[in-house]
Amino acid sequence: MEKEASLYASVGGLEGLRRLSQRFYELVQSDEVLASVFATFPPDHVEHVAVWLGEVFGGPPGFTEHYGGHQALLASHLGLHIRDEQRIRWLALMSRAIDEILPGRPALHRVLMAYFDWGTRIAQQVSQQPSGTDLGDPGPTPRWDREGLVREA
Ligand code: HEM
Repeated sequence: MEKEASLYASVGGLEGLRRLSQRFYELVQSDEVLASVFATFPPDHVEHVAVWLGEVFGGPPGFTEHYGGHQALLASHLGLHIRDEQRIRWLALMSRAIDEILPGRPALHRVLMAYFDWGTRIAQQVSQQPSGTDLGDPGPTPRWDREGLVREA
């Protein structure tokens, strides 16, 4: 039953997240507000986003094990100086990608967007600092479930 499955299982695991990430970046690349922000992103970005989301939503800790973990995720947003308009467009395109890839699942859509709303605020905040800023230890990769941010015991 969807109600009891983990978020990771509900989105179709890594394969589902790859489809979501892929569709999101297709939308980004033809968007007049965001295309220039992502003009030089590396080809493995789509995979990295899928792996990050998998870890956040309760799947295997692939981003921590292979891609530098929470600190690397934050650091990749340094110096981007994300504006409100860009964050809001990012959310709108992600919402559309979810509708297309995971259609007809309003409860799941709400939970995912709650995470993206939270996460994009952090990305925007971090992005105001120059690239190369020492972020210290931001702690482990956050986990998100149907109740929101999972607090460490
Ligand atoms: C929950 C929100 C977000 C998540 C989960 C996320 C995820 C990621 C990940 C995983 C990377 C690293 C990719 C890699 O290692 O190759 C990344 C980089 C990046 N993100 Fe985000 N991001 C978020 C919000 C945003 C927002 C709001 C913007 C701008 C409007 C943005 C713009 C970028 C850019 C430009 C990069 C750098 C690409 C590069 O490496 O050249 N992100 N993001």
